[in-house]
Amino acid sequence: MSSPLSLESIQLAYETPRGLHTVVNDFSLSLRAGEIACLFGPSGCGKTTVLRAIAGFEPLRAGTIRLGDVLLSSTQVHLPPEQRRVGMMFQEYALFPHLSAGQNVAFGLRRSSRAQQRARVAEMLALVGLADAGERFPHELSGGQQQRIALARALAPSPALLLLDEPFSNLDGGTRERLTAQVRGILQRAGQTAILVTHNEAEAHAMADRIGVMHGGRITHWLDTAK
Ligand SMILES: Nc1ncnc2c1ncn2[C@@H]1O[C@H](COP(=O)(O)OP(=O)(O)OP(=O)(O)O)[C@@H](O)[C@H]1O
Repeated sequence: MSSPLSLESIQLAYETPRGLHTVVNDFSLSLRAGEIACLFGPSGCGKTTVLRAIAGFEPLRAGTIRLGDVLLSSTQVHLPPEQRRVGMMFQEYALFPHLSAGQNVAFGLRRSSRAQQRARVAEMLALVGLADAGERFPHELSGGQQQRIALARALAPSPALLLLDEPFSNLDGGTRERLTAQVRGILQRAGQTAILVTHNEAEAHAMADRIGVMHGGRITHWLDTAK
């Protein structure tokens, strides 16, 4: 089940040899269950850092992050990434090359029985339109197909929230456009709450219900996309 998300006045900083570098300050956002939002802004404005904090890879200097009723992060609380029910489709989280597409999708389902895993993998492959690709290895799939498998892998454990960081940036224009529309449809059918980070304005409009425009470490305004 997807959950609402709320970030309240979070602050994030990196330690550098020159001292503390504050990247995100007084950043707030709240999403309804099933909503798809996009963070949009110039390079270096802190988009990826916000996603990393939600996923549990960056500690908060101030503020809180809540998913449904669960406090994920505050200055006192830091739930480890594997306990957050947050799925990720990041550029750097490519498929495992030595595992088949089906084994990749099953990766986050290790606590389920074999029969449950098989059923869920089949369901997820069908959801992304690749029902017959389970036995194939990543190098036997196109870039767009690989990203659909990566999406199936991220959705398989039923995350309460999905984070997508530039998920289509390695794809050519035509594939990218097609996949953007497909992924929006898949997320909507799954009722999945999601946050997308992209540099591509057309992609932001095609994928998201709302676009949060970032400047100076916070969201300065929201744009509703016409849908
Ligand atoms: N590990 C780190 N140590 C120190 N500074 C960092 C680190 N990671 C990121 N930064 C700095 O934090 C700022 C925000 O980076 P971040 O990657 O969140 O930006 P972004 O908006 O996602 O950028 P892009 O669109 O280019 O991916 C940048 O100034 C970056 O140089």
